[in-house]
Amino acid sequence: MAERERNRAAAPSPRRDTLLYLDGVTKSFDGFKAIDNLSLVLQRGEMRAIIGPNGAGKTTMMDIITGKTRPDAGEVYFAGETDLTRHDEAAIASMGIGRKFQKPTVFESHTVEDNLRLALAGSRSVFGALFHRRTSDERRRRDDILTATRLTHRRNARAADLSHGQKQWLEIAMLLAQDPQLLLIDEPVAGMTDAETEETARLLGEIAETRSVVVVEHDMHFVRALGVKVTCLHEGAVLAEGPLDAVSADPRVVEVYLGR
Ligand SMILES: Nc1ncnc2c1ncn2[C@@H]1O[C@H](COP(=O)(O)OP(=O)(O)OP(=O)(O)O)[C@@H](O)[C@H]1O
Repeated sequence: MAERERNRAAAPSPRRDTLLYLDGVTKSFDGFKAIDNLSLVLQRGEMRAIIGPNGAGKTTMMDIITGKTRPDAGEVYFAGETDLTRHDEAAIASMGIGRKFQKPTVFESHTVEDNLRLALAGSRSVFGALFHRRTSDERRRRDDILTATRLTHRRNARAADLSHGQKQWLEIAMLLAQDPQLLLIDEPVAGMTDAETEETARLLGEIAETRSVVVVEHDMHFVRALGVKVTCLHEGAVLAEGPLDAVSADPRVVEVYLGR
């Protein structure tokens, strides 16, 4: 082992076993601190819900993790060792960080299955590279993803004919095609029916059995159904963090967010 490697292995590092590690992250736009000394740690296999008022910095935080925005200061590490501030968006996506924006961006005139086929073909995952030509494996992978996202019975439907909720699930399916280790999901249940919202909580819970998930959401019924640790952001920093009951009982959270 090279000396440098040995030193690194010996050095106790709080971030070594984490999947995502943000510490002291700051980002200003024209002198305004959108992110202000933000620290957030996600363990491998964890799902985390992020809440907070408009302008709290949730989107900017996701932009920093995915390489869309460079922080002015602070550490952003993936899987313990990879400094995300040194990589661009494409590199970060191919490392296994997938992002779903709020608005669905599926190909409306294509079927559900063709959308997924395109996503799998465009995927740079190891799986895709290894099994690209093996049709039976590809087919099985599509079947698995369609099952996971409750779309098996809609596989031949045009995306345009899906319900709003099903379009969101198709987006999640296309994200899964990239085989990400970490999924960042922005307001998945906005505009969904109550039944779709409940199903989305179950669906994400299942995904989080094998991957880590960060989900930004304002719908507190949904956040409760997720049953995971919650981080409330405010003015670019963590205001409160913990189980939903504790966070939602925090007077500061009530004042800036829930009480409104
Ligand atoms: N490119 C930019 N230029 C200037 N200001 C920006 C930029 N991006 C974000 N901001 C500002 O930074 C702050 C944080 O915005 P951000 O979108 O991250 O908040 P948010 O928590 O995602 O809000 P919402 O819940 O409304 O989506 C806001 O005051 C916003 O106006």
